[in-house]
Amino acid sequence: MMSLVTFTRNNALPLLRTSITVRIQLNSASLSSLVRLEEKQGYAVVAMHKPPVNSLSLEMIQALSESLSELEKNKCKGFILTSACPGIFSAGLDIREMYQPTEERLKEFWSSLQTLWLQLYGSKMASVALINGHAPAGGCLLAMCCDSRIMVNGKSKIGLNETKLGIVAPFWFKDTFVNTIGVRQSERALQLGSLFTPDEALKIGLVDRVLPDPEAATAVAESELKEFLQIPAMARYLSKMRIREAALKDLLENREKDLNTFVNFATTDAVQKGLGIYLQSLAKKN
Ligand SMILES: CCCCC/C=C\C/C=C\CC/C=C/CC(=O)SCCNC(=O)CCNC(=O)[C@H](O)C(C)(C)COP(=O)(O)OP(=O)(O)OC[C@H]1O[C@@H](n2cnc3c(N)ncnc32)[C@H](O)[C@@H]1OP(=O)(O)O
Repeated sequence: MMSLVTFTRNNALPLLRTSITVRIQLNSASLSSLVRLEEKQGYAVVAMHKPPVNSLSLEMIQALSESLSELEKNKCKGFILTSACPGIFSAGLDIREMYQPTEERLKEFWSSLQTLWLQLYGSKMASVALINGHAPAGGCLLAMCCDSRIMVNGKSKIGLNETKLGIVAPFWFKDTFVNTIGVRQSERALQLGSLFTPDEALKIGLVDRVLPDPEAATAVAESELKEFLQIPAMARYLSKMRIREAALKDLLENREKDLNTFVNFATTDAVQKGLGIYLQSLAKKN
């Protein structure tokens, strides 16, 4: 059922030519709580809120996409992407979406993820990922799409760990990784499915700053975003595109092929068996 979700904002944001209320058309009533949009002085905060781990289900992916569209529509210049779930940035794609799926939903799921990546990686808005918890796989991908990454120190890890689940990072995950940390580090980390501590991530350039606590990280994320926002927007965006446009073009031109590859690969017996075992191992932990 379609529902109209209303985010109420205070009216103090000069860079957003916006009315007081932002209306977002979402697919289901449950989407309303998945992403929290907060208006700040000159930018927005986009906080994922899907307890316990911000897994990227179809609804979560669509809610993120809708939130970005809404910000773009309101001429927002920049945002901080973060999590409202303590200790977790995002656990990546919701594995249950890929395990024993219907073909129809699996296709919609993947196609929505493609859309979100194209939107986020190609965004005209400046963005900073405030990584306040674990960020494996799809969580790492979201962070890498931002222009800067600030991570809170602690036990959280970040990286593309797909091979540990018996799956393979799609070419556009790989391209994003290579554009962020370079070819050699990507080749090694992709094969090993490496998850990095904040300090290790800093060392290989997967994150830009590591801060001791969420408060310090928030302050740095804000000042980092403001630094990006001080650069003339068109020059900044076109410079970003110099690095990202080949990867974006590749997916744009091969969306259907990528969708079919994913569906065929994800539904093989071997992958389904591996995902089942992985889900069990997560459940056993508890
Ligand atoms: C032939 C060429 C092929 C070309 C390739 C083509 C296509 C590619 C095909 C496939 C690629 C698909 C890409 C996938 C990218 C991904 O994002 S996969 C997801 C990877 N994510 C993970 O591995 C993270 C798993 N989770 C954790 O490690 C931990 O949960 C955590 C994040 C570290 C948090 O730990 P914590 O102790 O706080 O929480 P719990 O572990 O107790 O979890 C709580 C609760 O949440 C459930 N859960 C956790 N993660 C997920 C998830 N990603 N999806 C769904 N559910 C998740 C967990 O099971 C618990 O549930 P409960 O027991 O019911 O409470």
